[in-house]
Amino acid sequence: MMRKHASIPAEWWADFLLNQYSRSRRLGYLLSGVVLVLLPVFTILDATLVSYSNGELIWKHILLRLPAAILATTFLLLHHKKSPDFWAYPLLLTLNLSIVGMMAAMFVLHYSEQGGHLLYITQGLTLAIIAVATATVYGVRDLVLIYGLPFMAVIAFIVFSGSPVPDNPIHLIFIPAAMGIGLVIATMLYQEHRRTFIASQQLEHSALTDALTGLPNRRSMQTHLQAEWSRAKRDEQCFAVLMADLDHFKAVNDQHGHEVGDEVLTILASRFTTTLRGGDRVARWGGEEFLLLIPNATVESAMAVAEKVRRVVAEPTFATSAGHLAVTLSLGVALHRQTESIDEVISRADKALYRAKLEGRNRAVLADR
Ligand SMILES: Nc1nc2c(ncn2[C@@H]2O[C@H](COP(=O)(O)OP(=O)(O)OP(=O)(O)O)[C@@H](O)[C@H]2O)c(=O)[nH]1
Repeated sequence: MMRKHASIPAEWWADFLLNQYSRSRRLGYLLSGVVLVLLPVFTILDATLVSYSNGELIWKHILLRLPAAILATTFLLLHHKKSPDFWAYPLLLTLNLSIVGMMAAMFVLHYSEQGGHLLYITQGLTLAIIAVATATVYGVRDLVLIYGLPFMAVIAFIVFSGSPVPDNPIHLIFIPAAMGIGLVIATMLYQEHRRTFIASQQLEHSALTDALTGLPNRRSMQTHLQAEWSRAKRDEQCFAVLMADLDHFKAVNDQHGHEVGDEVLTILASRFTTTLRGGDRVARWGGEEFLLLIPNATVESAMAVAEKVRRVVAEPTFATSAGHLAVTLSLGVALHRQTESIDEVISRADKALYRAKLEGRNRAVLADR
């Protein structure tokens, strides 16, 4: 039995697919180069090593190799264009299918030829290399297609053609042996690739997530702010920044301990996430301070979000291990001006938050425009 795949969480599948596309592109690029070098070499080797009984045979060989050569050239040309990667895997698959098909056809052509066994060996080994290249991208699944069809065709030919057995049939064993080795190596490399992908995703996730609340952290929010700032500039839209800070949180820590303080922060985070709409974002900006980003906002919509958040925090009370605690939140709301930087809009939201605290807390205050 094959080892079970390292499982990739559903939310990472899109990233994994993108990763596979770009891997296909890199592998396909390499493979196309190898193919374009090997095809002429094989043609010359065939012409010198195999005594053709028929002068037309060399042209048949060239014609059989043409589809693979065209596909490899197409791959190299597309690779050099600055385009997205989605074409790379289907093209890599087609290229490999054309190579394996070509080899199967040459096998059939040479099956009963004197001295043809040399070809069986080189063909078998080349198949193994191609198998590894392809299967490391998508696992062994697609090898069924790449190998299955040409392989069945070759078996059918051997069984039904009634051709005489070649002089050295023992060499035929190289083909399934090379395929088997290729399959094992490909599976191992594919598993390794999945594990590396998962590890790098976990690393990236933890670098962008606040460990206590599970919310995006400041670094993550800075990326979103930058993206929103660019979009707002391009589309001439406004976004709003809400700076939210728990009221008298020090007292919670002092009276009930840091652990209970942590519980309050975690409950607060879950209230944020259940209250905000899909496009809105929230991050833990620091300590007990949270930054909310509302895209495509007006003064009215931003204040409505701030008020809604304030209300869902104020009520109901927070169920902690120290009992039900009344918690409130103050917010500073700033609408981004077309001419100002991210730091400037955050600074205005901060000043509005400061005013909210001064004016008695548990309220949202709009920044000066
Ligand atoms: N439990 C816990 N406390 C934190 C964390 N981060 C910051 N704090 C605490 O948050 C408190 C913030 O205190 P202050 O800045 O005085 O603010 P405050 O008591 O909320 O008062 P106002 O903001 O003026 O309403 C400090 O006691 C910090 O130790 C954390 O991750 N966990």
